Amino acid sequence: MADAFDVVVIGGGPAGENAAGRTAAGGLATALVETELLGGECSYWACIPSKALLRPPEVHWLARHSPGVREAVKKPLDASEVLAFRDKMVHGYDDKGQAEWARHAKLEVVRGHGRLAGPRTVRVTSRDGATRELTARRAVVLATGSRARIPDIPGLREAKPWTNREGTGAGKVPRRLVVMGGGVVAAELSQAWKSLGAEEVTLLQRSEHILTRLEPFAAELVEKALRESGVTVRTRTQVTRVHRPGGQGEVTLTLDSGETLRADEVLVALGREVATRDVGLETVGLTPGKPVEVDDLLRARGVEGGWLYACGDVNGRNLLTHMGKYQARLAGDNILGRQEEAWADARATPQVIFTHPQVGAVGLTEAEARERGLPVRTVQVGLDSVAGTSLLGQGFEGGVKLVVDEQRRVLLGATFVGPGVGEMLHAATIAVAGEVPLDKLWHAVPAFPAVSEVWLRLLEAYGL
Ligand SMILES: Cc1cc2nc3c(=O)[nH]c(=O)nc-3n(C[C@H](O)[C@H](O)[C@H](O)COP(=O)(O)OP(=O)(O)OC[C@H]3O[C@@H](n4cnc5c(N)ncnc54)[C@H](O)[C@@H]3O)c2cc1C
Ligand SMILES: NC(=O)c1ccc[n+]([C@@H]2O[C@H](COP(=O)([O-])OP(=O)(O)OC[C@H]3O[C@@H](n4cnc5c(N)ncnc54)[C@H](O)[C@@H]3O)[C@@H](O)[C@H]2O)c1
Repeated sequence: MADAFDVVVIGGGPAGENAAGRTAAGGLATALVETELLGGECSYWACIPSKALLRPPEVHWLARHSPGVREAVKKPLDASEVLAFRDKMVHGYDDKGQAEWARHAKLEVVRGHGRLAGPRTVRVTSRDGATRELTARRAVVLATGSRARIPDIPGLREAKPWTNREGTGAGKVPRRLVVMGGGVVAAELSQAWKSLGAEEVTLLQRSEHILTRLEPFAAELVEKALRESGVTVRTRTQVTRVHRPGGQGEVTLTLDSGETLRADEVLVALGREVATRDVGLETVGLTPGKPVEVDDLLRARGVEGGWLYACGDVNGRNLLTHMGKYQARLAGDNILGRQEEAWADARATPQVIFTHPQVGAVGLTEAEARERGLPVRTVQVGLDSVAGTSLLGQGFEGGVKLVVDEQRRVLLGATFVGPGVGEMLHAATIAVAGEVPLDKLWHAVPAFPAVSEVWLRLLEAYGL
């Protein structure tokens, strides 16, 4: 016999946990189905461990730019301590803490692989093969996330490449690492492993620049910083073949130029594929293997009755933890009977790239705003325009660009590059999401001598 709940959530990553937490807090009987670890990719193999690997090198880099401190920190980083810190931050890959949270949140955690088995029905297969059927009176939320995409390059799969799992979880620093890709994972992890002592790190990107979704000035500054930290960045380069007999030992990569590269490990950072191949989408008329397309209320399109929701990476809208959690809160609210649209996905999404220097970006880039036919004006200033930057450290490069809707005189987007700018981003997110008029921002006075005085320089450059 089926166990009945009000809501069944499949996938206990950040999105699933937040959707389930929200509906349970609203008084609905909620089951959360998880096949691996509560907390998902983000907690164990993505956001948290990657930032744990990047923070000590960032502090070391900041110290090396600070007179007096520079002289005191001449030694290289202690990689084994950093790896131990990473292990601590992922709780030794144990989800006891999250299970405790779920208990307090009054969720029923069901361990096993969940699959839709028709409308409002989820079949869970546990590790020992036992199955349990759950029905949902109100809604099913699909939050199964994503995994690394490994393209069909001859020999790549057989070479047993690192994905984000080994790329964030490896127990020792490889001597020679090749990173395939030029997105955020590639930028962050190539810098992390180089800073931790890898002798050779080579990043291979097929397009002309890395980080193609950012404002070009931001991508250029990160690319320059990667090169300065010793990463070999090769753009307009594709891998055509990979050779690693038995999937261990030295890896040989053939490039489209015909040249070969040798490495001890190869990390695939070529984007994600949504985890929808084996979740029973076909039983409700959707196509397996594709993102579950949703409307702004987070309801799956093409499913009658509006009972199926999808949030987080699985819907392909914004592959970021905080946006998955945002969608999850709204999906929860909508299941509880509110009608809250997830409009920030399309126009106010923030992202921080935790390289050194950091990039913080929110909203639309100039190119995206122009593509949408908006009346765009931009202003850009260097971080060296404010006293706070030189107090923070010496020789920092960075800058900020604002994208303004010239008709409405509100911000459409902002991009910051520089040390610690991630913590400055939220002011811009408030201005973009709140559509704060520039004339009002003029009265939001930044404190002196903080780096955020750059807001004043930007508004002056705009003509206020
Ligand atoms: C290296 C790396 C670094 C990143 N860093 C950041 C960052 O700093 N900031 C940021 O915002 N984003 C970052 N991201 C992106 C972020 O990890 C994802 O956006 C986020 O994890 C998505 O959350 P989710 O809940 O949708 O999916 P996931 O975290 O993928 O969780 C999905 C969960 O569902 C479970 N599951 C899957 N299928 C089933 C099933 N059939 N039955 C039961 N359970 C199932 C999985 O086991 C998993 O626990 C990073 C990604 C990578 C790869
Ligand atoms: N700090 C953060 O917020 C953070 C950190 C890491 C990851 N993430 C998120 O996780 C997601 C995955 O990151 P990612 O870096 O894997 O993906 P991505 O989509 O950001 O970048 C993938 C890169 O690989 C290139 N590529 C794809 N296929 C290729 C091929 N066959 N040959 C050569 N190049 C190819 C693409 O041009 C692109 O530059 C992203 O959406 C990202 O926003 C966020």
